[in-house]
Amino acid sequence: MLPGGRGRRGQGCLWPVAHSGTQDMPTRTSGEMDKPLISRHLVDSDGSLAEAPREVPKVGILGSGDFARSLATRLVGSGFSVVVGSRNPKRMAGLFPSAAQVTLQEEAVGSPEVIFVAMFREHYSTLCGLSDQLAGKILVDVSNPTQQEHLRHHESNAEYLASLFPTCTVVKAFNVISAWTLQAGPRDGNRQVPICSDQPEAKRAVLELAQAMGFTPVDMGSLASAREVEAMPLRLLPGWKVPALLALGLFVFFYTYNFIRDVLQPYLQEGKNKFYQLPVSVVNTTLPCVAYVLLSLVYLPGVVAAALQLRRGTKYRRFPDWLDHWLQHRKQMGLLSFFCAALHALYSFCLPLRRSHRYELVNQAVKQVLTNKSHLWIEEEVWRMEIYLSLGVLALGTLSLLAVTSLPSIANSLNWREFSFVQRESAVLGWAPSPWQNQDDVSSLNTEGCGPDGGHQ
Ligand SMILES: NC(=O)C1=CN([C@@H]2O[C@H](COP(=O)(O)OP(=O)(O)OC[C@H]3O[C@@H](n4cnc5c(N)ncnc54)[C@H](OP(=O)(O)O)[C@@H]3O)[C@@H](O)[C@H]2O)C=CC1
Ligand SMILES: [Fe+3]
Repeated sequence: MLPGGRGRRGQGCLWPVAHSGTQDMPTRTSGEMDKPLISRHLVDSDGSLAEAPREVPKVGILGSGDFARSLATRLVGSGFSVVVGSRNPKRMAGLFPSAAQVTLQEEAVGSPEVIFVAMFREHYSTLCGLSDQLAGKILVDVSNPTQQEHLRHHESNAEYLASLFPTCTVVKAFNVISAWTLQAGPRDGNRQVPICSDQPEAKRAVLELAQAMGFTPVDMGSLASAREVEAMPLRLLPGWKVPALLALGLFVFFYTYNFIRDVLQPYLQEGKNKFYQLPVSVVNTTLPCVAYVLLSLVYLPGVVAAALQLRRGTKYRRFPDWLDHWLQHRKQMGLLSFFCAALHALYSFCLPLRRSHRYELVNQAVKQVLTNKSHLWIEEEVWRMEIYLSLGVLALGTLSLLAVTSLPSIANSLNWREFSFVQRESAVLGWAPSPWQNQDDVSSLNTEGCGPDGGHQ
């Protein structure tokens, strides 16, 4: 049972709160089985509220490195009693919170049911001498392999640990959380903790432990998923690779096109040297092209999906993989489109700051003087620029609204109707699906066979 929590092992507590261990748990009748255990200890026979006897749940940690220290700090802060097993407890004790007990490995593993192995894979075998004391305990593998180790070993670190300690239950968890996040608390950094194990009760114990520490546990199934869980921290922004490469490709294409059109052609045909435009002007002309194409690629798959459904005459069939992937990358493409549009706005602000611009203004003024023109004002040009700028600002504002509401923390605070209202009305694209929504929602749209416009309303 978590401190003050509601966890149960099968029909009993996972963590000892109101009684010590599962052995001396009171026997419960079948009727009592459905009631949460905690209520039995908080309500006296006469119905009055009683102070439940509290025993702080004990958690063990093997290893005294960075991760062990942060974990101990977090566990103590979450109300657990912590015992740390080190090869050199005297030297390491000062680095741990005073509430944590730092002792020798063999002494540390005696009482806790759940023991974190905060060590590297290559040192797991040094624990084999503790096999007897560890028998029947839950070992939590927190390790992260390096890229090379991940490729070298066919079995995950967690499976390797399980093979060394067949009498223990191994649970893979917390490897995606850095020591820093553990110490700072889950309000910063990632909250999700993927957890997997072959033993459902052991997994539940660690799920509840993660929850008590303020994290969001994610059940990843059996220990066979440990390899996938261990690969997670090795991936670099997986959902962004394709959209980023696409944006880069578009940028290179449009930059080359604008270079040929605005710089190379005037140079070859008229001998004008406009190469100074390469760093600012050509980039500024390129950015909105990329932004527009990316934005249209955000909305296009919705149209394609609708057309496909019309042709098939049903919405209860999976989309082809290429369309599914495209649909799932819409949010990233939309955000990259916003990024390019924002950069375009910034570059546009910088245009009048350039020295070349000042020279051009002065040159124009001189020409005016020479032709004896005192007042230059072309009404149509003035209006065109005013409207052009105003529409540009409005478009960027709308795009920002779409981008901001697509951020998970904001999107989660809106209900589906509010979210789709903001997305659709801002986009002014009528029935187009909400392309900025979370990837999970998009996949479920597809697998549930809902149309691009349906499913959530
Ligand atoms: N640091 C981080 O942010 C994260 C780390 N992890 C994982 O946590 C585990 C520990 O990482 P971290 O704390 O950073 O590593 P450290 O090098 O800081 O600590 C490793 C600890 O292992 C213990 N150990 C036990 N046996 C041996 C041995 N034979 N040789 C050397 N050390 C031994 C040592 O403790 P003692 O001397 O007291 O026995 C040592 O302090 C790793 O598997 C890592 O992948 C996972 C996520 C994030
Ligand atoms: Fe523009």
